[in-house]
Formats: sequence, C-alpha cells, structure tokens
Amino acid sequence: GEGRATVIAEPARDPRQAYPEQDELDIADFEIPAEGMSAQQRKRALNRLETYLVGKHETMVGFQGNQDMARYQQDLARFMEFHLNNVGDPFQQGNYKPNTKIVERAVLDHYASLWRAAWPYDAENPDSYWGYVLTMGSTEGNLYALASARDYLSGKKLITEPGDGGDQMVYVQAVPASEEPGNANRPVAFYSEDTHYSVIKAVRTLAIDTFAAVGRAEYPGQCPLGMDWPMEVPSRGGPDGTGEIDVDALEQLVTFFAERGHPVLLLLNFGTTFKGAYDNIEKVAARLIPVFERTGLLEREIEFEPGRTDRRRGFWVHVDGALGAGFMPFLRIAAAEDRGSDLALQLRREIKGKIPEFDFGLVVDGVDVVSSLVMSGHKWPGAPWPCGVFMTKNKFRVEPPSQPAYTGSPDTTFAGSRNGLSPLVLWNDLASKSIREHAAEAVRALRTTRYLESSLRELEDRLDREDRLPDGGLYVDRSPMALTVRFRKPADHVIEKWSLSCQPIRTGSGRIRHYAHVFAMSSVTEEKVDAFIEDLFAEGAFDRPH
Ligand SMILES: COC(=O)[C@H](CCSC)/N=C/c1c(COP(=O)(O)O)cnc(C)c1O
Repeated sequence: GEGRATVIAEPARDPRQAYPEQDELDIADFEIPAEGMSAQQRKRALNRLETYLVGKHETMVGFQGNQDMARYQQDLARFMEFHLNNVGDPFQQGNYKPNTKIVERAVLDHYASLWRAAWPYDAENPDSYWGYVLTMGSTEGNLYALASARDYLSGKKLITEPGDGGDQMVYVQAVPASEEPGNANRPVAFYSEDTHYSVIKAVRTLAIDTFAAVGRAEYPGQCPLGMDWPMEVPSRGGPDGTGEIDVDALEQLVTFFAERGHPVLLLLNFGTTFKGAYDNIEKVAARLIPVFERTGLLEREIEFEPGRTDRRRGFWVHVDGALGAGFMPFLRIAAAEDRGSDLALQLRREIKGKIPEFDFGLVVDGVDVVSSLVMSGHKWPGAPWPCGVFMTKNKFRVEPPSQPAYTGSPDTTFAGSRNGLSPLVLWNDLASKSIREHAAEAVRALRTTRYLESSLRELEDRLDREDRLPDGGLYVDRSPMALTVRFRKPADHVIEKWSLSCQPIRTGSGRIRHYAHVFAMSSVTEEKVDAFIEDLFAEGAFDRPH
C-alpha cells in the first residue's frame, strides 16, 4: 500500500515487450525472478544462449575481431576459479596478491620488443618503455593516451622529476614560444575524419580543445585550407578515398597553431575502423618535425615553480594501433626473412614496397617520433573479450594525480581494478606460436584479404552476366595493405547472419553510398569467404534499388 517503502521496484510495463527481439532468443528465458531460478532453468537458458552464439561465432566476419584464439579455454579455464585483480602499477607488486602481474609484465616486455621500445622496464631510464594491459579495449588506451598528452603538454609535473608527490604543480612557461604566452599551455588536438569515435569521446570527456574548436572560436575565417574550419583533418582523397590522413592538410593546420605557440596533440591511425587504412606516420613526421623545430615546439623550457624548470616537447604523437599495432610488426618480421625464404616470397606477393613504420623504433631527424601507442587484444590477437595494451616511455609520463596508500602501489593506470585474465589470454596467444609462425599468420591474412577482394569482383561479373547486378555495381574497394574489403551494403538478412559492420560514405559527386565490410582476420578462411560469396550470389542478397 502507499506509504510502505517499496522493497523492490515492480516493472512499469511488461518486460517481455520492452526490448527489441534478439534473433532466436526469448527474453522470458533470461528474466531473473524474485524466487531465483532452479539449476535446470538456468542450464536451459544458458544452453539456448550457447546455441545462438555457436551460430553467430562461425559467421562473424564483419568486424576486426579475430574469432579463434586457439586453446585459450583448455589452457586457461582453470583461472576462472580465482578472483584476479591487477590493481595498481604493473611493475609494483602491490598489496592485492591474487594477481597475474608477472604474466602482464611478460606480455608488456614482448610487445615492447615487437614495437622496438627499450625493454625490460627500467624506472631509472627515461627512454625505457612503460605500459599496462588494458581492462577495456583501445578506447581506454586512447582515453589514457590523450589524458597523458594533455597533462604533459600543459606542464603538469613529470613522474621522473623529484618532488614532494601529490601536489599539482602550477604551470608557468618561463620562455613563451610566441608572443601569446597564454597559448603555451593550451594543447590543440588533431585527428582525421577516419578516426574512431572513441577519440571524439575522449576529447569530449577530457575537455581537450580540437583545432576546429579553437580555430572557430579564436581564429574565425583564418583556416589555412581556405575553407571554414573542418571538424577533423581531411582524409586523402576525401570521404571515399583510402582513409589515410591528408598529410598536406595536416601540415598546414598544425603549422597554423604551432606558429601561435599552441602545443600540438596529434592522433594518428594505424588500421582505421572502416577502411583498415594506415596513416603514413613517417611522412607526417618528416613534414612536422621541421615545423616543430622552427616554432620552438621540438623542445621547450617549462617552469612550474620559481627556479624549478624542465625541458620537454611541445608536441605528442599518439598512434591508435587498435588493429595495426597487433598485426604490422609480424609483417615487418616476415619482410626481414632472407629474400629467398617462402615467407618473404609470399609477403612480396601481397605487398609491394616497404612495410610502414608506426612504433617506438621510428626516428626522423634524430627524433623518436611516437609518444604513445595502443592496441586492442580482441582484434588481431583474438582475445575473447575487450582488452589491449597501452604503451609510452618514462620520459613522457606525468605524476599521477594521487598516491593511494591502501593499494600499495601508485595509481598509474586509467582503471582502478584491472582485469587479471586479459594478460593470460594475450600471453597464451603470444607464447603458443613462434615469432615466425605469427608472421606467417599475418601474411596468410593478407592473402585471404586479396582472395576476398577478387571473389567479390568475380561475383560482380557473375551478377552482371546474369543481369542481376544492382545499379552502380558492388563498388568493391580495398585500401593499401588493409585487412578489409568494403562493398555495397547487402540486405539485412545477410548483415545479420555475417555480423557485417556498415557505413554510409559520401562520394565525390556528393551521393551517399551504403557500404559494408569484411575483415579477413585469422579466423576467416577461404572456405568462409566462399560461403559468404555464395550468400551474396543468392536471390535477394542485395536490396533492389527502388
Ligand atoms: C565498429 O567497430 C569498432 O568500433 C571496432 C571495435 C569492434 S572490433 C571487434 N573498433 C574499435 C576501435 C577503437 C576502439 O577500440 P575498442 O575500445 O577496443 O573497441 C579504437 N581505434 C580504432 C581504430 C578502432 O577501430
């Protein structure tokens, strides 16, 4: 009755009608009744979920999530018995002992070697790597990278500097790099129109100014591209180009802000979400390092207390390698095999020219370009849940905002509690194959992608011969070295069966084309490609243009 405190809330309407249907699953099976469920009821519900997942698992080809991390269940199921938590810094044991930090450190060391960083971790070496295994995916890594960049560029105290910890240093720049000293502690972010939405979420969450926001607010009508300030750096060839950042446009935009003393926060893509494109990081560095040199951003004096100064960069390059950082090192290893080896031969069949650089080994004009890097574990490696790796160097690390005593470790990661199973699945995958076997797997994925592309083009010809080709064709396209092929979006039943990711793209003529894409991760075999193509050949696979 009224007045009596409600013990639990009653549903406002029938929960079985509240949510959209999910394929062949019934909401009623999963409702949690106040009296609980018997073991039999729970088992039946979970059996139905498993049946659904088995069906979808075999035909998931639409996202860059490799579906076959072999052996992880039989090797690692035993760890589901423990309550793992890698809370705190990976290199400090901390007080929560049921952790897998020793495995996390082995994974970090291995990726540091693949990404050509100085390892093992050494707190005394400014150039040593530091990193941690992410509890979310690259979204967490991008958030953490951009937060680190913002604090580094706006003069927060660095972790490598002596100081009484805790207190935040107030930023004052002793030698303003330009006549407007106020800009010196206001970093401006740049990223391309093909950037993942997690970056847009990160700049919003972290209140980081983008070049578009500052341009429109403080430099109206002065965009150096001779147009209104674009929201993002244009991609080469526009929205229906390859998906790489337009380096000429980037250089003009960065120069505009560097000349006005703004520190530069640059996010570059290495394996974009929809087109799998790689920004040309070497070319970006070759163009921008001279700009930073000329505008006093290569290295600058920071004074954050009378007489307390340090020298640090006025720019930060973060590489969003969610997909590419897991995959590209193995192509570089395949390319390093002696020319006569079958692996090097197979690679040359897939890639003409040099393997692009993206990691801590990239040095241009004597400058180690990359400040931070992120990789998703559930993409190339194929972890069964979102995870990943964030990596930077000691010299770029900022003092954490607090020093919690009770965890027995400095709070140096983005998450508090951290997943202790993720290091295990990454470790198991890395350790279960030799470097050469990983390299061969990467080359095979390129070959499967080429097979996918040629199969789609052949399908287009078959449909054309039978006069069943939709108007405008299948617009099959693949960016250089990409693991994905994009093509005309098929009918919904095909999208649902194959978990296809779709995106509208504005063509040069201003028309919108609806695309889908397939990623040929290791779990996508040529047999799977054939089955997919047959489904696209079937009647009704493409909506007839009305
Ligand atoms: C539409 O597809 C996506 O959003 C996928 C995640 C699903 S892959 C299994 N991409 C995530 C992604 C992310 C975010 O990574 P997650 O947080 O791990 O999803 C960051 N950067 C790039 C270039 C990305 O492609």
